[in-house]
Amino acid sequence: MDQVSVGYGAKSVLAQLSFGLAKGEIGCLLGPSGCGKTTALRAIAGFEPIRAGRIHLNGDIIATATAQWPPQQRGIGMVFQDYALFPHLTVAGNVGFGLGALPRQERRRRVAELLEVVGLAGHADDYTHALSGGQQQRVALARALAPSPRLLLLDEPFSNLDVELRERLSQEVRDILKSRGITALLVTHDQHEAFALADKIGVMAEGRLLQWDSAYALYHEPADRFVADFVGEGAFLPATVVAPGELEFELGRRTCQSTLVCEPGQKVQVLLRPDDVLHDDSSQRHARVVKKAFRGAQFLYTLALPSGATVLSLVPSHHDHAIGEAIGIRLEIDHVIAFA
Ligand SMILES: Nc1ncnc2c1ncn2[C@@H]1O[C@H](COP(=O)(O)OP(=O)(O)OP(=O)(O)O)[C@@H](O)[C@H]1O
Repeated sequence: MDQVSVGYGAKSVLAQLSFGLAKGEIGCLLGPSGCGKTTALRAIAGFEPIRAGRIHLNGDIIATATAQWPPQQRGIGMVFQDYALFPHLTVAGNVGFGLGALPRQERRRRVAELLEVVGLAGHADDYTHALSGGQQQRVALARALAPSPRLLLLDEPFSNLDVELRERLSQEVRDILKSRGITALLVTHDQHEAFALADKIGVMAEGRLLQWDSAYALYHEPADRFVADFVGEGAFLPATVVAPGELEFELGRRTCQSTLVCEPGQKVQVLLRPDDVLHDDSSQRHARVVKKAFRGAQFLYTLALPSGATVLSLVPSHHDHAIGEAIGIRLEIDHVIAFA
């Protein structure tokens, strides 16, 4: 995607979106409802004209503001949130739907192979309404993969499934795509899904791509305050620049890792993730528990510092402290990220 803009009527929905996927890579557009994720997928698939920029696929320019390849020529497969299966066809009929050009034997072989890949080998003759949501989505995936697409697009593919199945299926789908070297782009507003599936994630807000990066970098090195807030949990503490690249805040003094230009005396906000703040009984620094959420192996504590500012801390759940109790804490971080 090279500086792609899309709009509806007078409204601009995507502004100069640029990102790329290498062959076999899985990307994800992540962002709140209405930010333009689906519109980006529709533009790539060829259902929405673009107003500026270019879309490249395997060396072809498939869309510009003046020339667009029709969807059926792009060689792009799609998987939708609502599965969109054909109810009057069996599982095998659905998967083989786009393979009409192949000889019958070859089509049969390919359908059987794909059903094996998605774990539905015994269901070829079932009608899709008799399948669970997770199984229906596997049929949709097999159908999209059948014509060997150059790119697979997945629009919130797991959002109709319960949380546990969603996590398992995202991992399974990643394994299937990786084993076949399929290049894919997913859209979701669920960061856990994005983390489980994607190599590269783009965080979007109001039609703009704020950062295109690995999950690790989005979490530890967010380029933008919105990205820092949207991805993972955390708290911001006021800080003062005390020397070039040196910040002082209520929990200590650290070097600043961000690209933010830090002039001495400048007031900034430091991002602290829950895993940056450790519970340590031997620490002289104390904070009061104001909220706690049980997460199984851990508690997520919200802790008030003496100033009243709060930070989050992930603590192994055998450290069960009461609300109001003061506990020792220590910062486990060498560099901090700061925002103006
Ligand atoms: N056909 C349309 N005509 C006019 N406006 C539209 C049309 N489709 C989408 N929009 C608007 O474009 C913006 C982006 O919509 P889009 O569906 O791409 O967002 P999204 O990030 O996929 O949201 P969600 O997560 O809720 O699906 C929204 O403000 C939406 O109202």
